Amino acid sequence: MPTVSSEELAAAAGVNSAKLRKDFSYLGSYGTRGVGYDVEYLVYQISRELGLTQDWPVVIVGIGNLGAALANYGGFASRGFRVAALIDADPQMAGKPVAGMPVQHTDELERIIQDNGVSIGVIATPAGAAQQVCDRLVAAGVTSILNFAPTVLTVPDGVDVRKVDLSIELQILAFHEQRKAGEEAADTMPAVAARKQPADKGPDGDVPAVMPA
Ligand SMILES: NC(=O)c1ccc[n+]([C@@H]2O[C@H](COP(=O)([O-])OP(=O)(O)OC[C@H]3O[C@@H](n4cnc5c(N)ncnc54)[C@H](O)[C@@H]3O)[C@@H](O)[C@H]2O)c1
Repeated sequence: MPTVSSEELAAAAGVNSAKLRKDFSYLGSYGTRGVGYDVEYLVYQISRELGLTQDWPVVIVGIGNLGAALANYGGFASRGFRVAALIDADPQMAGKPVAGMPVQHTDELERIIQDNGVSIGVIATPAGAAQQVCDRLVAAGVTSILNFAPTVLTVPDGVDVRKVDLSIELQILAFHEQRKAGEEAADTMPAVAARKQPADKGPDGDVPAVMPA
């Protein structure tokens, strides 16, 4: 039986081992002194708490470049997310196989959601169609939306929306790049370097507390 100690896990996660043991105790997981945690059982307990021990049928709406790439991504199944249907408004796409599944027309959306008991919908349509798709998904019973379209969705209470925007991630990296370049320039200019105060850093020592406008 492979085991792992709280010290090993704490070192790997970069946290304090006493805190880690306390957190695990909330899962009902208590290691054995001198032995540690049974790895397989711990993985099960964490998965159960994260809702990953059950199968989640997911629909993807908008099977263009992004929707097809998501449909082809093998990583969902291993985390318990089963792509139940691929849906697109383009009649030319209906019946065409993508990732081994026939694309279904949006006319079928409500039936597909109900037949498969789908509670999670992924939106990969153009921005202009996203709210209408979202409304239909919600009316059909979907209560969680993963939105890739660059638009803010309005949903009723009880519906969760997560937005994925890779350009924001790139903007964050660009911001850090710009700061790094600024710091390098300052290091090569003694007068600027002398003016550089530790207060340049935000409270977390990483980014300034207030982003430059
Ligand atoms: N969040 C990110 O980081 C990120 C990255 C890339 C693309 N995107 C966004 O993802 C979306 C899709 O991008 P893409 O490159 O795959 O576009 P695409 O044009 O290749 O595909 C869009 C698909 O949506 C379908 N569609 C249009 N209206 C629809 C409707 N009402 N119902 C169902 N299907 C509909 C179209 O027929 C098409 O197949 C765009 O909004 C794009 O801006 C986001």
